[in-house]
Order: sequence, then C-alpha cells, then structure tokens
Amino acid sequence: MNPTTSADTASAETPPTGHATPAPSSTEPTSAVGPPAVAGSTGDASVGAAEVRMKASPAALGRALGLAWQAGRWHIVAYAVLALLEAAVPVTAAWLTKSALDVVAHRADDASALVAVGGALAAAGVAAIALPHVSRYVRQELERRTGRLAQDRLFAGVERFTGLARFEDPAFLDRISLAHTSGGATPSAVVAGTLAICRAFVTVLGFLGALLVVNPLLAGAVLVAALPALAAELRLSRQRASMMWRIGPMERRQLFYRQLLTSVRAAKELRLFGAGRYFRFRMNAERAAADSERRHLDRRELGVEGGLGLLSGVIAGAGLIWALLAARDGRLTAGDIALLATSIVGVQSALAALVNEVTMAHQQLLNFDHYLTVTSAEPDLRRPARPVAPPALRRGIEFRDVWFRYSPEHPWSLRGVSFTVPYGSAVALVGRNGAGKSTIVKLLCRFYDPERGTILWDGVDLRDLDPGELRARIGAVFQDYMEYDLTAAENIAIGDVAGRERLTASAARIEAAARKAGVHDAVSALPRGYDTLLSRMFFGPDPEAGVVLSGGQWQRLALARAVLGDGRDLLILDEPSSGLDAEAEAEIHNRLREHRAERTSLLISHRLGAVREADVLVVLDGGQVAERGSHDELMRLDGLYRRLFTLQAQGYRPDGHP
Ligand SMILES: Nc1ncnc2c1ncn2[C@@H]1O[C@H](COP(=O)(O)OP(=O)(O)OP(=O)(O)O)[C@@H](O)[C@H]1O
Repeated sequence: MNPTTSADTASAETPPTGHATPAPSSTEPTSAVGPPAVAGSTGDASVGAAEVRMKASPAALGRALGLAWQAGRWHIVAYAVLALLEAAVPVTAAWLTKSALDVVAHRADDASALVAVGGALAAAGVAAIALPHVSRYVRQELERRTGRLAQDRLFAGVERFTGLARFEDPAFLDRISLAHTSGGATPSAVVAGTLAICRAFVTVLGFLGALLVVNPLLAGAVLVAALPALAAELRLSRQRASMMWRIGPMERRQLFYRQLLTSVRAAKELRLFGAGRYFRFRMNAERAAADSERRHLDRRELGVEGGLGLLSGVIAGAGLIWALLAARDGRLTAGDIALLATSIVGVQSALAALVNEVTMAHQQLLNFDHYLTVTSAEPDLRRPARPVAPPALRRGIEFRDVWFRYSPEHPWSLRGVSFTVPYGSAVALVGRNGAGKSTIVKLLCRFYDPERGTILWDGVDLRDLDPGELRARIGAVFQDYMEYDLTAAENIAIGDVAGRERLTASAARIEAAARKAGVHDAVSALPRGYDTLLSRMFFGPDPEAGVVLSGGQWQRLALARAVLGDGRDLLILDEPSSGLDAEAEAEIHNRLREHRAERTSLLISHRLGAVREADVLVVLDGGQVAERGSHDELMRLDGLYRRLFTLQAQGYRPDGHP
C-alpha cells in the first residue's frame, strides 16, 4: 500500500479536535519510492566518507598558498627575502673561508686583504646567527595569522550545516578535528616548503658550483644521493597522513574517555559503580592501539632515514679521503679542502632541510584536504532556490504522512505521522520512551528533513523556508538543554541573538523572561544578580567567581531563554518540567499558560497531569499516531493514553487505586 494514501490527510484548516480518534495505521514506504541516499537529506555524502585521498592536489596547494597570502602577504614577502639571504650566507661563508685560507697560505703579508676577508667572514657570521631568528619570528607571525583566518573560515563552514545529521556522523567529526589542525598549519607550512625549495636551490646551486670546480664527479654523487631521500620521505609522509586518518576514531574515543573520567556529571556514577578503572582500561587500550600504528610508521621511518643517512656519510667520507690524497699530491690547496668539506656538508644539510620542509608541507597538504572538504561542502539540508520567509503563523502546522529515520541503517523513528497543531492551541505529544516525540520536535525545527511526507507551516512546506528564519519564529526548550558557562543574563539573552555577534536583549526584557520562567527571585539572590557567572563547576574559593545552580534552576533559565523572543509564533517545550519539583511545576505551568495564551505551543511531557489541559493530546506509539483528542475524549476511548494516565494517577493515590 502506498503510504501517501493510507494516512490521515486532515489539513491545518480542519484540525481533528472534535472527538478522539484512534489514528489509522500506516505501512512502510514501498521500495518503489526508495529511501534517499543519506538520512536527513545530507546533500553531500562524501563529507563524512571514511576514505581520504592520499594525493596532494595542485588545487589544494593553490588554495593553501592563497589562504596564506590573504592572511599576511607582507609577511610572506619578508619571509621570502630572509629565506634567500639565509640561503646565500653559507655559500658566501664557504668561499670566504677558502679565500681566507688561500690568503694566509700565499699572501700572508697583505694586511688589507686579511682584514677585508676577515671582516667579510665576521659579517657572514653575524648574518648566519641573526637571520634564522628574524625568519622564525616572521614565520610564527604568519602562522598565527593564517591560523586565525583558517579557523574563522572553518567554523563559518561548520555553521553552514544547519541540520544535525553531520554532527552525528563520526567520520565527519574526525574530519573537522583534522581540518582544524591542518587548516591553521598547512598554509604557512606550504609557504615554508615553497621557500625551502627556493632556499635549498640557491644553497645547493652555490655549493654544487664549488664542488664542480673541485671535482664534478663528487658533485654528481652528492646530488644523486639526495634524490632517493626526497622520494622516500614523500612516500613516508603519505603513509603518515593515512595513519593519522586511521587513528582518528581511536583519538576520538580516547578524548571521550578522558572527558568522562574528569567530568563532574559522570563522577557520581563512576564512583558509585566503581567504573573508573574500566574506562581507564578502555582509554589506555585505545591509546595503545593508536601508539602501535604510530610505532609501526616510526620504525619504517627509522629504517629509511637511517639507510639514507648512511649513504650520505659514505659519499662524504669517500669524497674527503679522495680530497686529502689529492692535496698530498699537490692537486688541491688547503682552501680547496676546506671548501670541499663545507660544500659536502652544506649540500647535504640544505637537501635534508629541503626534504624536511617539503615532506612536512606535503603531509600537511594531504590533511588540508579535510579543511577543503569541510569548508566547501554543500549545506546538509537542501536549500530552496528562492527561500520563502515564513509567514506569521495564522492557520497552524501540519504533519502530513511523515516518515523519518536517522539514517538508512536505522529503523524508522516516525512512520506515517499525521497531525495538526492549530494556530493558538496547545498540542501535547505523549507516549512511551522512544515513541518519537523528540524526533517530531527536531523535524519541526528542521534539524532534519522527513524522508517521506511533508511538514507544513501555514500551508508552506518547511523545505521551502529559510531554516534561520523559521527558527527565529520558534522558541524551544529541549530535553537536553544547554548550560552555558556565562552570566545569568547572558544565559537568557542568548535566546535572542540570531546570527548577531553581540547580545542585544535589554535588562528589562531579560528580567521579564526570567519572571515568566519563575527564576527571577533565584537569580536576584545570586552574589552579583544577573551578572553572576554561572558555572557547572567551582572556580576555587571565590564565591563570586562562579556559582553552581541546581538542575531545576538551570532548566528554568533554559525556559527563560525560550520565552525571551517576543515575536515567536510557536513555543516548544520538550519535558519542560522534568527537573522541577511538583510545586514549581504547577507554578511554571500556570505562568506558561498565560504566556502561551497568545501563541501556539507544542508540549511534551511524561507527567501526563502536566499536559492534560492541552487542547489536543497526540498519543504516539512506535513512531505512529495511536490516538488523539482531548484528555476527556482519550479517557473515554480506553486506549493507551487511559492506561498510561491511570498508571500514573495510581501512584498518587494512597490506596493505589485509580
Ligand atoms: N540521533 C539519533 N540517531 C539515531 N536514532 C535516534 C536518534 N535520536 C532518536 N533516535 C531513535 O528514534 C526513536 C525515537 O526517539 P525519540 O527521542 O524521538 O523518542 P521520544 O518519544 O522523545 O523518547 P523519550 O520519551 O525517551 O524522550 C528511538 O527509537 C530512538 O532510538
């Protein structure tokens, strides 16, 4: 059966409030319809894909250099000039040393020549000492600037994901973490790598010129020995990037265990169950597994780099023995020997530095792929070509045959759900754990898109609306509301910040919201009133440094945040009273009833007594609407609601009878 024909198709204009109705059952979408590739319609499945390209593309190189250029073009120019000067210094010093030795050997009585060559050598020495320091400072400043720019772009990219699906994808989270590291470091590493090539080119060319004069064969041998080193190091850096991707999940799990073992929330249970040792063991196991991968590669590097070092040593040693024998025969001067020795060391160290910088840049560039993927990924939720600004709610919201699962691997969380929230009314969603209540809220805020069916806001499909503007019309307290380590005023003012860089709510509005949520008295009694820093942990002995609130007080603050925005059409309260005592719950519901009077609201609560006065109760069971109607109608129906309500009511009667 096609699900679109089986479901309740009541529109927002004809809300089913007349009498209680057991909802019609729906069947799964047929295979002909076919699920989308990724749950929640994440447009670009490759963003979290588990594989990573192990080739640095020229485009990535261009983007990295472009980013560095934007962040600090004058720093790059200065760094380039310094790099070239640094490159020229050792070659100049080697020639000057040779000249000095030759002057001493053949023109020892020429004082002006001695002073000139000595002075030049001293200047080269000063340059050799000072240049690396200045160059390091410029590089560090360039790194800071590119790091800041890259971080801003990365998180602006992350903000473009308006849904939640990407944040539930572990591969995507690994990408963000690698993107954060590589995004900041790669551009300056690539600049350094590029300049290292130039620098090495100048140094090697200078020394090779010197070696060519002394012995062309030796010059060739030194050069050829460096090429396999470069190839081997590039291969190793590819393997290192691949290893880092493989150990990403292990690092993530380690972080989870580390946070768990130091979290104040987890501390109670961990101590009660004595579970600390268990989690420490798991954390260490993850670390051991990651270390084993690292060790494997370190050993390979040791073998390759040790072998190449041996080769360089053999070439250098052979060259020097030959030179000493040639000097004995009078074919070389003492200055030639000094020049040869410096040249061999100079070429080898210039090439080693080149290999080092280039492989580092190469490795960073491989990881830069993550940064590019995150910053250039398509938005996760389909954006309409011409998004419609959501109209002020006048008719209501309608769920029309909505099917949803969190991914194709997950079972259906909603199966053909249809119901309406008429304008100005309060609709309560009730049902057992896992029935799909919070999922409905998440779809209504458009954190995901339904796989089948539609959700209509005054007749307009949510998918045609701009998600930001839609959310500006909704005030919500989620089951897992946030506790911000900010002041009480800031905790409330965040409820009306919508894309701005500063909080703008006035003190009067903040206080009014706090009063509505019944938290004004508690906040006023804090050491600095609304300016008291609230924290989930103690900050030492200073009571004004941070105050710890109770769970119920935090929940009221979340409530104040939700009711702060005046222009909100819809108020969603997902378990708003779970952390409150019975008296507080009654008080909050009375206050909220006043607040809700002019607006539409969707309430979720397991305390059925708290929502029995809603205009309509929608009873969910296994992702389907099982019943709907007012409290009295549902009680008469004698179905699931009556059973749940009676069970709860029994708990409050001394005789245990309904
Ligand atoms: N992020 C998620 N990823 C995968 N499955 C999820 C996710 N969130 C919820 N589910 C599943 O969707 C189903 C409905 O969950 P939902 O949270 O909507 O239920 P609920 O009625 O709000 O439950 P409760 O009363 O316990 O809060 C459950 O089977 C749950 O396991």
